[in-house]
Amino acid sequence: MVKIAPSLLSCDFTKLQEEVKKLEESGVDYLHFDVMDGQFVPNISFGLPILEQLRQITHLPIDSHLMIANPEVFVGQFADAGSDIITVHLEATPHIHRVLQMIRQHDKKAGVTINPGTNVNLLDPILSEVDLVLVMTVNPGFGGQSFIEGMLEKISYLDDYRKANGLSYEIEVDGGVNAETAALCRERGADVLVAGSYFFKHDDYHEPVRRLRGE
Ligand SMILES: O=C(CO)[C@@H](O)[C@H](O)COP(=O)(O)O
Ligand SMILES: [Co+2]
Repeated sequence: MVKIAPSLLSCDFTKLQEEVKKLEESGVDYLHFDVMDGQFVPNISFGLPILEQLRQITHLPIDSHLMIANPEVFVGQFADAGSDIITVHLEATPHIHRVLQMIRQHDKKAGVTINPGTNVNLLDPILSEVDLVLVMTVNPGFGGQSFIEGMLEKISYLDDYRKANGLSYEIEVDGGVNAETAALCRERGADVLVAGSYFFKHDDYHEPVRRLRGE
């Protein structure tokens, strides 16, 4: 069954503790935590102090998506603050292999992601080093954008590649995911679906969980 990772970017931060409780009760699998630095992406979101507090109020795995330049400077702090999975952008560092090693040295799951304009083949040399590959289906920086269908072939490529090479990384999809686009992602082999604006427009979070899983 596909895993569901709501993007907290779209939740109501004035009621964070209530939101987290509702998410736990609805059966979501990960909490997706979008970190934006105003440099790698043209927006600023939240960072370490919020992550530390989030860690204190949930046992759900925290899936940190670092949209920050030079992530090697910060991955240690994001590990210590309570992330379970740390995903970095290939485009954000000249040292992607080293950053992934650093994440694993902190006993965290290492993820890599690419912008829509980046060729998926560029990931080949590091696919044996990752626990998760995140396919961006919007340009990172904002919630509420439309799903770019041309990215679906990256999911198929990554699914074929792991089967052909005996690898077991998870394939996660992020950006513009709703009930319809979720079905397209599941067909291509996606394992984890991130959803922000679609998810949080519902009052009862059981509903988007069911719909995104195609139940
Ligand atoms: O990383 C990002 C955006 O950069 C995402 O995680 C979004 O927050 C997803 O939001 P929706 O596209 O589902 O509204
Ligand atoms: Co994200």
